[in-house]
Amino acid sequence: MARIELDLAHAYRANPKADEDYALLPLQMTFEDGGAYALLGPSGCGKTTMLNIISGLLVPSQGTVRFNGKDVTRQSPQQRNIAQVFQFPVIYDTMTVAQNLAFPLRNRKVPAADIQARVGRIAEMLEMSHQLDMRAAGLSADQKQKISLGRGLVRSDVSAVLFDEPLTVIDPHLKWQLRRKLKQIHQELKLTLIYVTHDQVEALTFAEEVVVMTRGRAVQIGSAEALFERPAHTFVGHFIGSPGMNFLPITSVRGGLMVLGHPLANNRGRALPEGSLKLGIRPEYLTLGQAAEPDTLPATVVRVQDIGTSVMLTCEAGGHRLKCRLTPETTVPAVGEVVSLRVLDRHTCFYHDEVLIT
Ligand SMILES: Nc1ncnc2c1ncn2[C@@H]1O[C@H](COP(=O)(O)OP(=O)(O)OP(=O)(O)O)[C@@H](O)[C@H]1O
Repeated sequence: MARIELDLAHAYRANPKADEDYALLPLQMTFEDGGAYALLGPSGCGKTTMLNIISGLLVPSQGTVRFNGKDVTRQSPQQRNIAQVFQFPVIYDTMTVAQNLAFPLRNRKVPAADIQARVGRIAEMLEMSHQLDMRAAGLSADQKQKISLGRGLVRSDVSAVLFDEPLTVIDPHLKWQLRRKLKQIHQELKLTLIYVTHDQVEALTFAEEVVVMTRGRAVQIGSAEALFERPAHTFVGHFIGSPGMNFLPITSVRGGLMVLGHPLANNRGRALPEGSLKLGIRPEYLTLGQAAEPDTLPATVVRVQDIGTSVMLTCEAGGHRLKCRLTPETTVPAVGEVVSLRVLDRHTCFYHDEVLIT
């Protein structure tokens, strides 16, 4: 296994000048040995580019890739000792499940007894023990992709296992099980795993650390909790959560804040620079105050949705929409009612130029 360090940038076109010319803007990043990481972001943000640079399928246009301190920038995936699992199954239809799982080990001339033990263990983890003697050709797309996952995980001597959206072809129910399974497998095998996805649930279930990417930039690397509680960039606030964080423009003045024309004195003792900032608060932390309560923002309820476990309010204030997930004990206001939103909570985050300041 390896500690992977990136200090690089990548542009597919020659002579890049503007930020838009880069698929990956200059970045420095370390994937610790034995960690489970997800690269998460919308289509085109640079996830696959980063994964291909780590695997050795792509040489970065600038900078270096190091495995355990050694420069591997120009080495192939084989030389780097990388295992990869792609979106679609890469298996041999004519072989049995066991032969498919054993293939990467046979290639490395692993002794037969060790192959049998390891294949048995991986099949058990993936709940495929009863299928070991079946031909792959007769299996469903889901089962074939499970074999691909197994082939990725079967070697214990790899630097890292890289997954590129591996659950795309999997049926939703099995997908849910496999995400958890992969997490358990990681805890047991302690391999370095890097997993590309655009699905936040998948990333947050599987990874210890999620790298959130947008437009060629890794804007935050953190645990599910950190991404939820303290988004380092407004993009992370928007992208993580369902729905995402609410944002409001504010002006910080000496002695308080102006929020959509309303002076709010209490910024909960946090030191803020003067000038134009943004306030961010998650729907889960936005609560309703009393009409006479100071430091609340008046807003009109425009939508009330019963979403099963809770009620989601959509409110409007000064042309901005805010979502508020009500706790079960809260009296639900009606559409058209004016409510008082406690936008300054201990969970409120403040941003300058889209970057978290406190
Ligand atoms: N071979 C290539 N040649 C030129 N541009 C490319 C190439 N591959 C990717 N790009 C561009 O680089 C940027 C990043 O693409 P990349 O595939 O890494 O993103 P992604 O986050 O993996 O997206 P997706 O989830 O859609 O695969 C995009 O603007 C894409 O159009």
